[in-house]
Order: sequence, then structure tokens, then C-alpha cells
Amino acid sequence: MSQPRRGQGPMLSFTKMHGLGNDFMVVDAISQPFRLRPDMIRELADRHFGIGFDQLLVVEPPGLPDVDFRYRIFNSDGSEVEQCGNGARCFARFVRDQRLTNKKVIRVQTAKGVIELRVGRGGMVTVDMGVPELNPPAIPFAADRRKDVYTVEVGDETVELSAISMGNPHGVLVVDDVDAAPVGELGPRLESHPRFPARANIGFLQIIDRSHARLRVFERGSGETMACGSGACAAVVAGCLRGLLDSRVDVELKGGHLVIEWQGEGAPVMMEGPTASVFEGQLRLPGDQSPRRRKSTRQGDTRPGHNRQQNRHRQPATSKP
Ligand SMILES: N[C@@H](CCC[C@H](N)C(=O)O)C(=O)O
Repeated sequence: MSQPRRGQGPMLSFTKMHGLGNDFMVVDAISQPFRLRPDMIRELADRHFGIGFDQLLVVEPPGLPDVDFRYRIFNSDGSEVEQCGNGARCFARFVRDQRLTNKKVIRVQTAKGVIELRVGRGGMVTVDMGVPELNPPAIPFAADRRKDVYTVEVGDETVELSAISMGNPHGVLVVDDVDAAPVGELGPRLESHPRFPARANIGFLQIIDRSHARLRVFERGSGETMACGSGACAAVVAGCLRGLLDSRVDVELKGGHLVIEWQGEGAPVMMEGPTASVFEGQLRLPGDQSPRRRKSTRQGDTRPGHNRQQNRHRQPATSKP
């Protein structure tokens, strides 16, 4: 961490990673001070004016005993969320690459409980994603009782979906062909549907056979991504609940394959898949991070201070130093 220069903020080291093309900026907030507001996250996530990522992952010290790290996740729209499956695998690789731990089984505190990450060979990581939540108020999903399939009205249309929380909320629709599925139209409308009061990730699941499926996910706060780990877990749970899938399923996403296992109600969902580290970088944060006082002058590097949404989102800092 270098010293701030006059008029400029500190340098922030980060690593760009991805899990099946679901890409991340990963920051070690144990070894360096870290503080970003939602508007700055949106700028950094921008694929033309920033670094470009679906989620920002932050490594913090744990707040619980017998846990190794705290894992915080921010969508590209700046919202903080509870879970990210592909991110969890990259998180495990990151803390080992950065020598923050040499453990192969890492326990991590998320906003919705503790998850366990197991580091395998060749960058593969298995994540115990916990027991899926099917109780509507806990998802949260508006329904008078729990069902495996709900009928939801979207404008003039009616769709059938399963509602599941993997720590974060998911709606899963079964479709005949993911390539032809209306992900770009139905995805955003269901993401912010009133029956999902915290918004939701919307998966479009095609069953190939009982142990193979294809999936596209319109993610809450990030749009359609190349892959969604928690979405793949929710999709397999939905497929099992509907009697369409067996307990171990190869899920093909746009960016590659995940193996998901679920032994049924009360059991945790296990997710196995790859991780990739793309590059390491540093960016200089603005010296004065107050939106009102920051200038939007061009300085020739990645500039959270160059804020196209300046003054529109005056929200508190998302991460403490
Ligand atoms: N890409 C993720 C999920 C990230 C969070 C999600 N967009 C949400 O808002 O819940 C994954 O791999 O699980």
C-alpha cells in the first residue's frame, strides 16, 4: 500500500478473477484499508469506463469464532448481497494465492451464515452452499404457503416458477430451450417482481436428462451473466423438487460446467467448479471521496472519481477501512 500523494487517494490492489466467465474484482481488505461507495462500485464495474466485473468480492477478517474470513459481495449495481457461488470458489483461490491462509478447507462468514470451501487440484473448488431455504417469507417470496411451483403473473402473461433461497433469492423457470428463452425480457421483469420483495436472480432451466441440464441466469443487480453458481444450485433444487433431476447434475452454463449435488430436503447443496485468476492491478482511489467535492477531471487511469452518476446516489460507504 503506497502513501497517498497530495490531492490523490491511496492505491488499492485488486485481482481480476472469474468462475466460468462470471467475473470479479477481488479485494483484500485485511492487508489494506478499503472503502468504496455504491456509485464508485458501479463505475469500477463499468466494462467501458472501469475495470469491468459482475461482482466485487471483499475479503475481511471474520466476526465469528472458528471462521477464517468474512466474505462480502457487491453486485455491479453497487448493492451488497448475501451469496455468490462462483465468487466463493474464487474467494478460496484468492486467499491462498495471496497467502492469507494455507488451509485447504476454509470456513467463511457470509451475510446469511457460514459456508465451507474445499480447495482441490487444478484450481477446482467445492463449496458447501448450505441447506436451500424453501419457506416463502425466508426467501423472501410472497405466497400464502410453500409450493414447489408457483404461478406468477407478469403483465398479461402467467409463468410457473420455483422460488428458492441459496442465501440469496432465486426464481427458476423450466424452459424447452435456453437458447430461445426470453431471458432479456422476462429476466428483468421477474427480477423486480413485487412477489420478490428483495428482488431475485431469475434462472431459465432446460432439462437434457436426469443428470444433465442447461441454464441461463438473469442476475439481480448484474443482468445476465456467463454463469451463476448459486443459480445453478437453485436450479438443481428446483429440478429435484419437480421430479425432473437426480441428486447429481452436470449444469451447463454459457461459460462452462458446474457439478451440483443435492440429496434432498434438509441436505446442503454441494457445488464443484473451476476458478481462474486473470490479472492483478492497482488503482488510485480519489483523495476526497465525497461526491459533492470530487472533480470529474480525466486523469488517464481507472478513476472511481470520474463519476458519471455523481451526486445522484448519495449513499453511505459500503465498506469500512
Ligand atoms: N454470480 C453469483 C451470484 C451473485 C449475487 C446475485 N447477483 C444476487 O444479487 O443475489 C453466483 O455465482 O452465485
